Amino acid sequence: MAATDQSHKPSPTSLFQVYLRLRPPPSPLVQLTQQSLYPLLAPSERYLTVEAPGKESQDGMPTHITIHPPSDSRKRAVEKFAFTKVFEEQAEQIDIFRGTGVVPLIEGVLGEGRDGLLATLGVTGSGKSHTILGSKSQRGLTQLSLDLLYRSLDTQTLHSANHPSLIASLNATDASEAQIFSASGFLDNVYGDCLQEPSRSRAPTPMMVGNPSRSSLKVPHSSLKVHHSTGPRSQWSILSLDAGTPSPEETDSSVVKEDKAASVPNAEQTPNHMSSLPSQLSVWKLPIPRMTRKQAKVRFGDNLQDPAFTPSVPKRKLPQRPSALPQFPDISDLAFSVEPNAEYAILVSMYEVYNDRIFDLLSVPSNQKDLRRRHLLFKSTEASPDRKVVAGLRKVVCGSYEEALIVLETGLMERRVAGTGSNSVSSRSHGFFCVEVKRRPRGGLSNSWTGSQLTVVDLAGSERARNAKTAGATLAEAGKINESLMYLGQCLQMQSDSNDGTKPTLVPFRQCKLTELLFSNSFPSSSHHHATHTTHHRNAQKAIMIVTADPLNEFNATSQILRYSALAREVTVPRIPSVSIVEMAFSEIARLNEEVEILNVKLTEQEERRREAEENWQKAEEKAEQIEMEVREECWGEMERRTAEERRRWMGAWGEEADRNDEHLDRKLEILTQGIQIHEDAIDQDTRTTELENENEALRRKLEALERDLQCRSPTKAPRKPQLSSPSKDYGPAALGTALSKFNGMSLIDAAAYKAQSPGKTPGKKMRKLTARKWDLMDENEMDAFENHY
Ligand SMILES: Nc1ncnc2c1ncn2[C@@H]1O[C@H](COP(=O)(O)OP(=O)(O)OP(=O)(O)O)[C@@H](O)[C@H]1O
Repeated sequence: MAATDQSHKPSPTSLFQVYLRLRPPPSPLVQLTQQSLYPLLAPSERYLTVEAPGKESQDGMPTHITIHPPSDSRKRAVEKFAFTKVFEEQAEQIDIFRGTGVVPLIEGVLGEGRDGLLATLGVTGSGKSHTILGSKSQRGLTQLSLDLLYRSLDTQTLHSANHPSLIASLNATDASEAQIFSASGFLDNVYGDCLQEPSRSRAPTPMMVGNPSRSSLKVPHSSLKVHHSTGPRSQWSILSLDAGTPSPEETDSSVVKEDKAASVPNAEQTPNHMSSLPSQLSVWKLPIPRMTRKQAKVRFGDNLQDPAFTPSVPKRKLPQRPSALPQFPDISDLAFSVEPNAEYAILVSMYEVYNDRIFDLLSVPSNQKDLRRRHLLFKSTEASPDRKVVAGLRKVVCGSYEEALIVLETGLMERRVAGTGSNSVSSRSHGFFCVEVKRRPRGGLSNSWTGSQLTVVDLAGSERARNAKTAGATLAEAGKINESLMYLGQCLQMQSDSNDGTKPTLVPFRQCKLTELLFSNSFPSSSHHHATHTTHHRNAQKAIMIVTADPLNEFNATSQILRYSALAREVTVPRIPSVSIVEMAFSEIARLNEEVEILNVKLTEQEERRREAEENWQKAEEKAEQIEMEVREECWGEMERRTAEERRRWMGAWGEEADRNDEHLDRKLEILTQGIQIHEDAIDQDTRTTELENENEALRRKLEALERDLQCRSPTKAPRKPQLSSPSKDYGPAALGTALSKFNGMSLIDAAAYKAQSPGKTPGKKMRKLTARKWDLMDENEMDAFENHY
């Protein structure tokens, strides 16, 4: 025999106390009706036996179990596992509550200021939710813990209705950037529509307590019971109609039908303990007086940004009323005494870890269709630099057990559950339910809060894809669940390894969100408060793990969970010295095979999606091409139309321009013609002048010849004075002067006309030129004669 570890008592370094709870087989009726979930196994197939209590056992409770691999299994090793205690199939909820360390855990939260963590771990369908949340007839550890807390605090619990500044005061000291609501504010916010305005609601509220005239349900007074009232300013109380289904005379039947319908949670989301119709009608107390803006600010905190803000009231189905929820087991004999000079506030918050992300379960989507939720961060905040918290959660101040229960039910309706081949209502996320107990001196400073927290965790179950018959998103969820549980297993394994004291505890808890949330507060820390300059020492949390197992469930999955969660393990049938390694290798191979299976399914899905995307892409491309062609054609047509228009416009303009040019040219030609005329006239004058000069010259020569001739004929005759011009003939200076003056007069007239036609030209120059030419034509004598003559 090779024993890996004989000790099973938690060492002082143990992070968890680990309890094992075996679930009973389903009743014959359930087995018959749900054979897919509970295949009937022969008694010989039971592979798990509980060892008789040994010397070391507490309360005479067993602490060891042995598992024998089924005959068809490849594994032959018989393994023995040790736990803090083992609860067998017949154990009731109350046994678990009293027998595990839950009660001391609550005592630590109330008295020592030590955080407590209670979690369940097991294969899907092994009874985790049953243990933590209870069933139709039995309360779970969560409800029992809440009951014990409120019983112990009793009248020292503060109600936000009686202390208007409570929310603001809690807000001021909250380190997690939370949105803190009063219970009534939160419930108005979530169910307001169902509660306030029956006429607008699909399911009319059966009775309006504050306004009987609007009620459509007649209820005899005797049948009403007030279950809870939060004082004179209360806006909430819960009434129940204990008369069962009202008689037709008393009830508007349509209203009853509607109310029942409204009470039935969504089948997919219904936790098993809420799956049946309520046998009684619930009536939620109304009316809710209109709030002043100040009151609303206190109640809704930072959500109140719009001045016209009225709480958004998406239509929500009412959860079961607290009085319709199970009241058993009874723990009225249990209560802790608390500090008498302190007053307490209890804040409830809920979140789930889904696909390794944290989602607030109390943050109801404002739009029912908008199911996308914002995930939250687990981080250190300004007010909590050395300790991580889930930042931005909604927290509800619950003044009573009933209020806390309604909030719990509301959060559970948000949690992801789905029907799988292994469990008809299987949790698809790890659910966290947190109860913060805040304490301050009675009548002391309003912001001097201290406190600790109880966290109850309902882990999602590990499952084999083959057994669970899941596909698509549910299969992917299973992959994430198994992965996070594998990391949790590694952390727990480290704990069991370190129990023998040979190895230091080094827990690799930062591998995923789940282990971070479970383990990061397992170690003591000191936080320094900047505002007060004080250092607050925080104790390490106390943690309890309840492992649930179904001895008739699949061997591999169950043995794997037991293997890593047990405080100690013995292998009793070694085949080879390294058998445990081989075993682990086999189980690892099995796990990897499973992952491969999951990945194959995912791959097929992705391929299918890619194919669809490609087809869509192809279609989109074709469509785009067609649109492009249409646009091109349209543009082309438009361009042609515009070009033609432009051409027309241009041709018109061109024609006009050509006309203008023609006209201009015509005018120029006209001017030119006139200029030529003048020029021609000028030429005629010149010619005439030349002719006259020639003629004058000829005459002069003729005269000279005649004079010579005369002198030769009578030499006694005194020579006659040369005559410049013959009086008979008008070739003398007088005639020339007349001709010139004529010519000048003509030139002046023409110059004036020319000036009128071409204003830029000066006729003076021409005249001077012409004058100069006249002078040029005369010799000195003629010039003298000309001057004497004038
Ligand atoms: N101890 C028990 N006594 C009676 N019924 C039980 C017990 N444990 C579990 N059951 C029943 O077995 C069924 C499955 O249990 P439960 O939903 O608690 O499993 P689970 O481990 O939470 O599964 P999952 O991980 O899929 O959420 C439920 O109908 C529950 O009532």
